[in-house]
This record gives sequence, structure tokens and C-alpha cells, in this order.
Amino acid sequence: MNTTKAPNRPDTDSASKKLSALRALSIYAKPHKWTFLLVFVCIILGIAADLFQPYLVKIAIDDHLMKGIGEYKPIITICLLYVGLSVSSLIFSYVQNNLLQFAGQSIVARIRKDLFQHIFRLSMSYYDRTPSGSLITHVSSDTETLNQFFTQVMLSVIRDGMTLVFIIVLMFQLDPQLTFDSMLVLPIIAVIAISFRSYMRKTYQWSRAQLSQLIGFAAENLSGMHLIQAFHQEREQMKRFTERNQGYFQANLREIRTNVWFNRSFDLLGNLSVAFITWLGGMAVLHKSIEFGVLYAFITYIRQFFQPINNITQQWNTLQSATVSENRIWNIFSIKPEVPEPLQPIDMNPASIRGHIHFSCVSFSYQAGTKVIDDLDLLIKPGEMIGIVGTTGAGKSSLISLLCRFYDVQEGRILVDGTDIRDISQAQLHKLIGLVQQEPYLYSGSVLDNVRMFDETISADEVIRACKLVGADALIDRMKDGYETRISERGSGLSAGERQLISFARIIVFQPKILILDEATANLDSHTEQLIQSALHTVAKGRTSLIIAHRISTIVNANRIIVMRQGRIAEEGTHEQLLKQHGYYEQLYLHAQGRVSSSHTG
Ligand SMILES: Nc1ncnc2c1ncn2[C@@H]1O[C@H](COP(=O)(O)OP(=O)(O)OP(=O)(O)O)[C@@H](O)[C@H]1O
Repeated sequence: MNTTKAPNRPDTDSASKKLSALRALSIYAKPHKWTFLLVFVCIILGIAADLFQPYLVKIAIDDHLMKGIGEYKPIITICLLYVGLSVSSLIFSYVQNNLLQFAGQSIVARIRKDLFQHIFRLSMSYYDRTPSGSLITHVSSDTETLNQFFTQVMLSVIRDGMTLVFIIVLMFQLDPQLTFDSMLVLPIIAVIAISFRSYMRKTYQWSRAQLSQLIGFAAENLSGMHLIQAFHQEREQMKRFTERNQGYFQANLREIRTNVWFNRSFDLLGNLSVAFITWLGGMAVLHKSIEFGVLYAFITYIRQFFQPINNITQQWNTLQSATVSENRIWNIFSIKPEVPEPLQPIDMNPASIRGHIHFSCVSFSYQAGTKVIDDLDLLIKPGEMIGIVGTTGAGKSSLISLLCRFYDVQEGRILVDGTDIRDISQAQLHKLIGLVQQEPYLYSGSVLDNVRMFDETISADEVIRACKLVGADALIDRMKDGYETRISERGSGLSAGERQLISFARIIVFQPKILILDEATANLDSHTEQLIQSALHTVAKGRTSLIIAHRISTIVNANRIIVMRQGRIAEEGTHEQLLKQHGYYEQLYLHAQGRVSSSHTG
């Protein structure tokens, strides 16, 4: 269990949008303030050690060498001091880098964790709109860019900024006139920086957008690979990938070109300044208005003066990317889940929940104006097994999604044991409901972990008992390492029926009061179908069950079958009652039997 106190993360449910991204970032940085202070002290000491070195040489030249005093002792002392300063600078730089890396990595690890946690809380409607590829970019590379902000940009701004200040002070101390002359380049630096600024930002944003598209496209293709291969879409998809790849390539080139122009302009300016100062200073030395050592120190400082400016501009790009990443991350943090948690959740006692469900005049649409569920009313008694059939797109899965609160109803209410599901915490609601999807999701991990969903408080014995109960044990025993067999991502090595059996075992282990089954459509061999039928019988016992059936045989014994059409219940009754109605259900049944009734088709 994580016992560290969570930083005061911008509350996504309150006015976090008002927080500027930078302010929000500072909230994360706050717990590390003492580390940053120590880094600052190390930076100052490191700079002092660095900048005092040319001054030592100046003393050696002007006070000893130029005066022709033949004493070696002071020169040796100066040399030793010089070495001492170099070593100190190295130590300070090492400590400062380590501390900063630690603080930066800790902050970013925390943001990444919170971001991932926040993404978990977002509603299904968000996932409908957002490609998974772009979320991968946010969690991985955007947070990494933020790390660079702390470890590179911040370091550069503080260290190089302070170096500049120190150099100017030292130069003034040496010769104010020559310092003024050197500062003539400052307005030119400002002009170059301002003119490049917005162009670089746009270039960077463009390249990030291209990258995000590329990753999104790759992720989508990887998850739909079987379809691509089945429909021989490789060439078409490759063409589309190449277009995006080319787009990213162009964006990157433009970004690099802009950077090179920017940096080389500064280099040139630096060299021109050194030439200018050498000329001015050289004249002054010749006219004996300054000493030679002063000119040496001055030229060294001028070189060192351009180095930090160059460093800061090098970090400009990272700063741009960090700003973009920061905004993107905080945009996600500011998204409120469209399915909110109740402010004062009603705590239902799990032991006394009976599993009574009431869809009361429920209407729902994904997009305004197109009702997918239309004023639907359905009462389900505790322990009842309801079969749901209907035309494709009739709203069967949507009805189930509403019961699971993946989406909220727009009209009406859904009640479980008389309580509106919007008043129950989502965690409790999801514990109440066991969902077996059409394509049961298996995680990469062992069979054991897949059944107990990585909950180690559930023992291996419980898992084995559950698997035996649903008849999955024979299948698992045949696997290479039995319950320890590693399942590949999404359980791709298993058949749809086998995946469903494993999900049935999950239901037994987690004991939900309500079972929802979206039956697999894949053709099952008669043996697996029988296994599934008997497993379903076992799992549904004592539970309120809603079964979306694609094979009529699954639900002939249901207590009640509802036939959905255009978001409404078109027919309702037992198998026998529905057959007598000679409606759509009978038509479905005859189809399944291979006897199409001509009077009801179409
Ligand atoms: N996430 C979504 N966003 C927008 N529209 C959706 C979404 N999911 C489903 N729909 C639409 O809502 C309608 C009902 O879909 P739903 O999946 O509930 O039907 P269904 O009866 O389960 O169909 P099937 O048997 O084919 O799975 C369809 O017109 C579908 O296009």
C-alpha cells in the first residue's frame, strides 16, 4: 500500500482549469523544495569555483609573470588553487545533477501515476472520442518531456542564468568600459530570440501533433492486425502509415533546421564579440590603459558569457516541448469524468443485496438527437434470468453499458434494490455486477492471475475450485504449465469459448449479485458450447442474470426473454410465449433451426 502523502494534486473536480499549467506543476514540485534549495546552493558554489579560475590566471599573469619576479612559489600556489577549484566545481556539479535528477524523476513519476489514475476515472464517452495512441503519448512521452523540464531546462535557467550574472559582475570589476562595449550585442540577442520564439513553438507543436498521429495510427493497426491481414489491407495501411511517417519526418526536419539556424546565429554572434573585444582590448593593452592579464580574463569571460546563452537557447526547444506537454497533461487532468461519483454515496450492505433491477423509463443517446434507448421500462426480479435478443444496433449492449454506468442515462433511472445506481459509488456498483463480455479481455499474465484479476488475497485454491465449477479445469490442465501458463496479451492463444470459460470462473471467484453476459458470437464446437451452457447454468445460479444472446439455444430456458428493436422492448415473454406470438423472436428461432419462415422474414 502506498503510504506517502499525496501532493495536493490539482483537483479535477473543482476549478483546476483555472490553474495555469505552470502553477499546477509547482504544486508537484513543492514537496521537493529543500532539494531544489540544495541544488541552488551547489550551483552557486560550482559557478563561483568555475569563474574564479580565469581570475587566478589573471593574477598569475599581472602580479607575477608580467612583473618578472622569478618566484615559483606563488605560481605553484595559484596552480594548486586552480586544480582545487576545478575539483570542487566537478563535485558540486555531480551533487547538483544527482539531486536534480532525483527530484525531477520523483515529480514526473508522481504525475505519471496520477495521470494514469485519472485516466482510469474518465468515462467511456472520453474513450469513444480519444484514440488510445494519443493517451499512450501523454502517459509516456509527455511526462518524459516534463522530466527534461526539471533536469535540463530548470538546471540551465538557474545555472546559466546565474553564470551570466556572475560573469557580468566580474567583467565590471575588471573594466567597466570594456564591459559596456561587450554588452552592445545584447539587443541583437534579444531580437534574434524574439523573432525565433513563436516560429519555434509552432514548429514544435506541429511535430508533436504528427508524432501523436503516427503513434495513434500504429496502435490502432496493431490492435486490429487480424482484420488487416484477413482483408489484405497491408498495402493500403502501409500507404497510410507512410503518409503519416513522412509527415513526422518533415516536421522533425523543420524543427531541426530551425534549431540549427537559431544556435548557429548565436555562435556567430559570440565569435564576432570575441573578435571585437580582442580588437578593443588589444588596443587598450597597447596603450597601456589595461593590463594583459585583464584582457586574458576578459576574453575568457566573453567566451564563457556566450556559452550559457547558447545553453539556454539549446534548452529553448525543450522548454517549448515541455510547455506543450504540460498543457496537454493538464488538459487531461482538467477533464471531469462525465459519469460523476455521488457526493454522498449510499452504502449498500453487500450481504443483503438481492439483485432487483428496475430500468425506469430510461432514454439514452450517444449523440444528441439519436435515441439509442427510448423510454425503456424493465423490471427484473432477484435471481431472474433475462435473455436479450434483437436486431443489430437495437441497443442491447448500450442497455448493459447503462447498467454498468459506463454512461449515464439522460432520462429515467436505473435502480438496483430500489437505489438509483447514480447514488452508489462506482466501486461498489462494479463489485455488484459481474460482466462477461463478448470478447472477454485477458491480460498478459498467468491463468491464475487472470481468474483472480491479480488480486493476491484470492488463493490459488479458490481459483482452482472456481475453474472446476465452471468446467474450465480440464482445459487449463491441458495447458503447458496448468494454472501458471502465461497467457499472451488479450488471450490471443485461446479460443473465444475458452476465454469465456475463464471469465465465468472470475464470476465465481468475485461473487457478484448480478451477472451480465454478452455471449460470444464466434462459432463454438458443440463440446465447447455444451461446456459454456453448463458453466452459464452454474454461474447464473442465485444471481440476477442478463444475457445478450447471439445463439437462441443459450436462452431458451431463461425466465424471460426480451426482444429489442430500436431502443425499445418489442416482444417479451418466455421462449414458448414468444414463439406463440409469431413475431421477430419466432423468426430468429427458425433461422437458428435452419427453417426460415417465409411469412416473417424481412
Ligand atoms: N460508443 C458509441 N458511440 C456512438 N454510438 C454508438 C456507440 N456504441 C453504439 N452506438 C450506436 O448505438 C446503437 C446501438 O448500439 P448497441 O451496440 O447498443 O447495439 P446492439 O443491439 O448491442 O448491437 P449488436 O448486436 O450489433 O452488438 C447503434 O446504432 C450504434 O451504432
